[in-house]
Amino acid sequence: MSFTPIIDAQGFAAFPAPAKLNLFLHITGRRADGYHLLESIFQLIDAHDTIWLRVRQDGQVIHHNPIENVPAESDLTVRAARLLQGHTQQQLGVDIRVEKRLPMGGGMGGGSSDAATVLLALNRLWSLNLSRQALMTLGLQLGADVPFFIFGRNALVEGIGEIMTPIETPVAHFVVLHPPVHVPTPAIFGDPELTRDTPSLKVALLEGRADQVELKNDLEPVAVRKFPQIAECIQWLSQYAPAKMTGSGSCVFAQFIADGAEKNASQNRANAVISCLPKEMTGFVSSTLSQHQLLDFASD
Ligand SMILES: C[C@@](CO)(OP(=O)(O)O)[C@H](O)COP(=O)(O)OP(=O)(O)OC[C@H]1O[C@@H](n2ccc(N)nc2=O)[C@H](O)[C@@H]1O
Ligand SMILES: Nc1ncnc2c1ncn2[C@@H]1O[C@H](COP(=O)(O)OP(=O)(O)O)[C@@H](O)[C@H]1O
Repeated sequence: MSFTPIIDAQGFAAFPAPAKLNLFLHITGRRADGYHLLESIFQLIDAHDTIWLRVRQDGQVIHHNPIENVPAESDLTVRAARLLQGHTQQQLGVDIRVEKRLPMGGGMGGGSSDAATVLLALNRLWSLNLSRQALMTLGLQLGADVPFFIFGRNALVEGIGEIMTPIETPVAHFVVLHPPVHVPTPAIFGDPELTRDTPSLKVALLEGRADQVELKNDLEPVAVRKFPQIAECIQWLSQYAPAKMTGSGSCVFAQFIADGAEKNASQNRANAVISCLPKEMTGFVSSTLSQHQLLDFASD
């Protein structure tokens, strides 16, 4: 069923921008331009920002509540709206409000997802009818993770984030911890000690042999060395379940897979873990999404 937004008293419509977790992230090589080739499972989760949009007749794109330290002009929501406007010579504009909940610079793709949601929602609100592929190509100009959110399904991701194969992932709950550090992505990718030659596991994964291979985050050893707070969170969470970093950090997570026989078991286990969280740590529980809520806002 198609997503129907809530509309507030000022006429803004609310659209979700879900986060992702990298269930693993391997660096398999490096391109001539220095960008790294990845292999990763991107998992959509129900933790989300909310993007409030209201169509304007005068063509302006106005951000009503810029995030601290992110000027409106560089906010990915504004950049996404302007990019789409320019690409389609659209005369309409949009008012934007961002209800930010996702940790920024957390490796959960919040900014990229905000941008993807603007592209998908405006595709509908401006009656553009652009294809998913066209929106993904535009989105890649804004960031490597944007195409994934427009793709809208859990996926095995390759290239620098633009090659996607949909993949079935188990229903699960996650405990996500947010260490109080901002990890600079370029410094992690540029570190001389980063492993850049992990062999491809694509065949094993697509044949359903994930349990026979080691799934890690190659960026984690570098990030942990630079930021001991990440190591502390991994160590604490590892008491309960295997814990891993997502993306280039800083957030870390543990996965609790739902057991068909025991309803609510994965949620109960995740809730039990988060209830033990020391007061100096920040974290939350989130669950898998099977697909993006706005999946049908672009045609295949
Ligand atoms: C590694 C991922 C996985 O999701 O991390 P998170 O951003 O989610 O943490 C992303 O692909 C990150 O994408 P994104 O955060 O958009 O990175 P960008 O701003 O495009 O790149 C920042 C810098 O990191 C390096 N970089 C980034 C991506 C990549 N595949 N290879 C790279 O070498 C480049 O030096 C680039 O200039
Ligand atoms: N709408 C937005 N939400 C979050 N970050 C944004 C946004 N627009 C621009 N940015 C910039 O993008 C950076 C990375 O954001 P984010 O997507 O939250 O992290 P990550 O890529 O680690 O998941 C932020 O530090 C911020 O400077």
